[in-house]
Amino acid sequence: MAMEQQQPLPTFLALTGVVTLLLLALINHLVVSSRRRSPSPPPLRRRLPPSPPGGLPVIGHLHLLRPPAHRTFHDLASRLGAPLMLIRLGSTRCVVASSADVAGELIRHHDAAISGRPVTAVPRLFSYGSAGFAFTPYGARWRFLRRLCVSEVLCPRTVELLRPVRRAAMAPLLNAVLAASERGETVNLTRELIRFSIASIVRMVATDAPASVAGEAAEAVVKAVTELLGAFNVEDYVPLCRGLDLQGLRRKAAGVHRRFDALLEQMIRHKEEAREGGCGAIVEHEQVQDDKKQTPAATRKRSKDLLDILMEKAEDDAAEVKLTRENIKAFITDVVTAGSDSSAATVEWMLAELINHPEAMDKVREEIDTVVGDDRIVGEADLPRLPYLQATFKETLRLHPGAPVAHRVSSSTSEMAVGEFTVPPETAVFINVWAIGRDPAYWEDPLAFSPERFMPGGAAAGVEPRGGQNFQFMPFGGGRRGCPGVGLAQQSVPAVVAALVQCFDWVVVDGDGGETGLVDMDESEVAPASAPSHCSSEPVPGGRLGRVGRMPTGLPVPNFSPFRRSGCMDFAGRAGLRSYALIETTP
Ligand code: HEM
Repeated sequence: MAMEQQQPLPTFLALTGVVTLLLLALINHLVVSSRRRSPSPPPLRRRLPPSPPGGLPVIGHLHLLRPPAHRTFHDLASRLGAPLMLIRLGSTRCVVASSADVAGELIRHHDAAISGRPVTAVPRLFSYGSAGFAFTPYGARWRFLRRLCVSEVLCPRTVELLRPVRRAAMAPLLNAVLAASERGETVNLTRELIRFSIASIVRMVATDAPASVAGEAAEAVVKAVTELLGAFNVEDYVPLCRGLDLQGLRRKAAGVHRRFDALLEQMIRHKEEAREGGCGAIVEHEQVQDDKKQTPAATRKRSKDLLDILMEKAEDDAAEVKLTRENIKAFITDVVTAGSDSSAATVEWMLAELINHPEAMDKVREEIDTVVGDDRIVGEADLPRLPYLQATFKETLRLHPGAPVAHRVSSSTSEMAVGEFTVPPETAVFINVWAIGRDPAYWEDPLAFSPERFMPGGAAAGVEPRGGQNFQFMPFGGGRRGCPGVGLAQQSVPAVVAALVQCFDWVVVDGDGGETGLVDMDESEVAPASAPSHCSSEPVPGGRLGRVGRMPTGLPVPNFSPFRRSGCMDFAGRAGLRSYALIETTP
């Protein structure tokens, strides 16, 4: 009986074991198949960057934007406390990076993915359908043109060889200021600097072009092109408006493009004729350098200009990409438009900061006087011996980057992880270079103008200007699409400021001619009402520094003049320079 009663136990145990095994197998199957159905969640759950409140259907956050865009972006991001912010401009999803950390992460980890540029109606027209490289999608053709730009067209050797061309272009600028001072009139420095900047770069493109091509006509049309490229076109963002040309920008662009194209054609044809006729002996790079040592006069021979380099490339059958006429024209358009206004603006800001900081102005003058003296006008060759001037240049770029917002487009088809956030595919990326330079996490007393921080031993002395490993200072952007004109700008901008400081004393006057002493550094009439304290500039009474950065290319467009200069005050002790300026600048 007992035996009979004990017999079911093993059967029961066996059954229990089988059931348990079956259950375990079932659970395992369910877990595995559920894993197969939904991929495992990322180790850290990322979310979309925060968005400012107030987004509306159709227009998104467009109604919140006021020029200048970098200030509005900064204001919105500060209110959200978000170094990465998601906004919608019409139907375009955008992220705005406002801190060095986030910009650094974007460029370090996602550079290829965010190396696109928006190619909208007006830029497409001026770039001959993306035949250049500034408004060309990231890809093989862009890479070829970019390499050509960095390794030949704007390489340090070409920049150095064309130094005399830039020096000659400075003469009309100094003459204009001198003439105004002798008449006792003020000078509109904004206008003169843009004129100079365009003339200088157009001359670098075609050193031998006749005045009818490279003179005032070129200045006017380049200015018009730059303005159109910098204009905010609502139809690029709001599909409902597409094709309507509500602002008349496309119509205007078509006219300006015709004029600009005619000018480029003239420039190229003139060059073709010169090359066919064997005129305009070109001094090869190496030859110039050798000649420099032996016969200075030889350097007067025409050296290869940017158009020579491009045309040679177009004739090169072995080139990886055969350059077309459109490529050449678009290339010139890129270089001329991207390089002129940004440089002119930087000269203007730098001089304005020096005027407002007489102790810095004195130091720059003293340095120039010590290194150059009174017998000639300071030039680019003197720069290595002018460290305080160079520190002033960097400090100016930190506070007033000539292109305050770098505009990229993400071509990534998958999400990008940036810090704790995820950026959806195909999103426009704005890097707020202006806000990064004023980030209190990186800069002590960020609003103070203090070139000392960039002097050897100063707090920011080791900051890499191109963004290399360090993104706390990136006035030239960074990564694959960083500015290819950085070397040229580092030469030309400080040299022009140095000459303006060496040759003239500057006085700021208001509209009625009264001296105010200081330049108003408020950059627009639309100062954000709630700018966070570390970014609000204290407006000072006086001549306004007017510069409205228009949405969305990041290329600032000049608005109105900062300087109303009274006659060159107090030339005592500087008369030598003054007459030197006259001698040198006489054509
Ligand atoms: C102080 C003067 C200048 C400043 C502050 C400046 C700044 C910038 C910035 C922030 C960008 C966007 C970079 C990015 O997206 O990461 C850029 C692009 C560019 N810059 Fe400059 N730039 C200056 C002068 C020049 C000059 C002198 C030239 C040529 C002569 C030039 C040619 C260009 C071009 C062609 C691009 C577009 C590059 C591309 O898309 O691949 N820039 N610049």
